[in-house]
Amino acid sequence: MYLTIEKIQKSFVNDRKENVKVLDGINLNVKKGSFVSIVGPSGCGKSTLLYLVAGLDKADSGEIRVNGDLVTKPGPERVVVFQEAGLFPWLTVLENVTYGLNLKKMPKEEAKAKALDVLKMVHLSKYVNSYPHELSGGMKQRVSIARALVMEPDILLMDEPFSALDEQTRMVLHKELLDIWRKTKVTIFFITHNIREAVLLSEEVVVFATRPGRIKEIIPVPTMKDGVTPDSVTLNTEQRILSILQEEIEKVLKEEIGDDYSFKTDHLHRGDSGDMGSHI
Ligand SMILES: Nc1ncnc2c1ncn2[C@@H]1O[C@H](COP(=O)(O)OP(=O)(O)OP(=O)(O)O)[C@@H](O)[C@H]1O
Repeated sequence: MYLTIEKIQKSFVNDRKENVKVLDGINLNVKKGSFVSIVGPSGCGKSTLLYLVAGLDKADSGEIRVNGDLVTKPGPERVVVFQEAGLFPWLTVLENVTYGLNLKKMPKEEAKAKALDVLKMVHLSKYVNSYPHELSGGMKQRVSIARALVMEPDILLMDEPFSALDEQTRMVLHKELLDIWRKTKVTIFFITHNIREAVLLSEEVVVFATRPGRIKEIIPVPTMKDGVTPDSVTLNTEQRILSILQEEIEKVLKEEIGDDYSFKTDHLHRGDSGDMGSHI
């Protein structure tokens, strides 16, 4: 296994100074080159797990290894793409993408050539000299993906990268991300609120339970030999994930709404876009 997550426990201290267990015994193996999505109710610890894999935070106990090496801090082989593109507004697209390579002291011409290559991959060749404020949300997120890819990571950690985008842009970026994944063979660890997005993009969907966060089930996404998955198969997989999540969503609603809680999640339907809104 390439990315191994073993017996991870993580707690935080909340506003009332109470210790709250967020992740409770997470075990997960991710194969090199695979595309794995994590879905689960809001607050179940998805981002916390991603930050631990990124080395941006430390677990209370347990181990995360990449290719056998213990993760103790951020590293260039694990790059994060966040929901907000987070570009430097005073730098051009090209300068934003070469920024990390300059920090690594890569010769300027080599850095520029690499950046132009990845900008081509994300279809931004025409915008290399533009500034972030001149770009749409989808284009900014493409720059952010290019900025990650230029570091040639082994693992791309994506924390709801498309959730702030409109549906059409999101669909285009889905296709582009799949093309990039196939071309670069990078391992993708993808967090989303959108069940359909998880099913359309990934090979496996890890469904989290909440309070504390733990893995409830891992659902393999069926792929057809010709690469074209019929809508009925996608819908069935979505439905299966939704039914696993129902109990968890209900738990969150009960806690949030308290005594006023009176409806059941069989009234919950995913939207046409597959998004379950703020509860997952
Ligand atoms: N630095 C922190 N200090 C205290 N509590 C934190 C911290 N980071 C996260 N938490 C808490 O841990 C829990 C899990 O948060 P996390 O962001 O990992 O959940 P999530 O599943 O990604 O949620 P969402 O889907 O809403 O983004 C939440 O209750 C959150 O408030």
